[in-house]
Amino acid sequence: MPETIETQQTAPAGRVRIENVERTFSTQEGPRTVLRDLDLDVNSGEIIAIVGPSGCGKSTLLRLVGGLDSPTEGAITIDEDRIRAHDDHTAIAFQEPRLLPWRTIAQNVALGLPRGTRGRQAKERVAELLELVGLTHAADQRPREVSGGMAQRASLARALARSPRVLLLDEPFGALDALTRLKMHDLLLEIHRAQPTTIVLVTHDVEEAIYLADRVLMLRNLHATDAEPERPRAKVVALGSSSGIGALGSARTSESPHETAVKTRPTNGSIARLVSVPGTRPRDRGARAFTDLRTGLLDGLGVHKHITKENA
Ligand SMILES: Nc1ncnc2c1ncn2[C@@H]1O[C@H](COP(=O)(O)OP(=O)(O)OP(=O)(O)O)[C@@H](O)[C@H]1O
Repeated sequence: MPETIETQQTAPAGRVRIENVERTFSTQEGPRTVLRDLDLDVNSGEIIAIVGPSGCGKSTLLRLVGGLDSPTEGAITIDEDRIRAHDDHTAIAFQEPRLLPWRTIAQNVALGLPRGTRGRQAKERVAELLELVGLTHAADQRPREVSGGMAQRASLARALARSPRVLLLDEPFGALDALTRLKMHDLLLEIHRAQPTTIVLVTHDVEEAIYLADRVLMLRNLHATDAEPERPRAKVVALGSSSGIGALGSARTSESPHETAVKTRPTNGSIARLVSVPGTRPRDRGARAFTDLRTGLLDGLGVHKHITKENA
């Protein structure tokens, strides 16, 4: 893997506007609304992480932004253009790398190139991408001959091949071992520095969200009986008092530019919280500044911290 990636390329656009989006599926039991009243602007070059309980619609939202599905209500645009089916402005990578086993790593990456890219141009672009993800040495290997982390890096390179304005990542590191996952986080940040594409990242990992994202969007499960998990508010206020995480239902204004801004929607829509992560990347994973943010997000997911005398 290269130590640093030096080429700073022009930032593509990639402003995503999600307006009043609803997605209702027809099921045997009748219509089932998975996403509702979803309004969100993702800035050009921003990394936004989407977290939320299982089934709250994270992947559905990603599919909508990628043009793999359409909203029942509302609209999604990228740089003012309405998303089309299999939109060329976006590229998506999943938890499983989904590489073609009979093709080499280089050939798999080449599959992501924009249509019509051929010959020398294609070769050079693939070589550049392989270098970007540290896979030059594995160009001629087949997927079964490389590790899970390498396969995931190839999948990332394939997604980047068409220079998408928006890169959509659906739990991309979820199947990797802990150490490889940490390395992939740093690789993603290096790639983002070199090619500051807008990134929408679905993850179950709150640490990953805080380490990588500018903002964390927490969705709620519209169908859970405990859509807002049972939680003693006083505890959250106490734990969140020195960070931007406030009690549920209370929007608050940041007092310092580094303080976390929290917007809590008073609607019964899909957005439970939208949180800005303080500080610039790369972040210190162990920084105390994130303790309350982490606790608040986990609490919002129904994972409660035990209060001890030390942290009360
Ligand atoms: N095509 C479909 N038809 C009917 N229901 C669907 C369809 N696609 C998704 N759903 C339902 O929508 C809900 C949200 O699914 P989605 O995969 O977006 O959730 P998620 O938050 O990504 O979940 P997880 O964290 O478990 O991956 C689920 O209840 C799922 O069964």
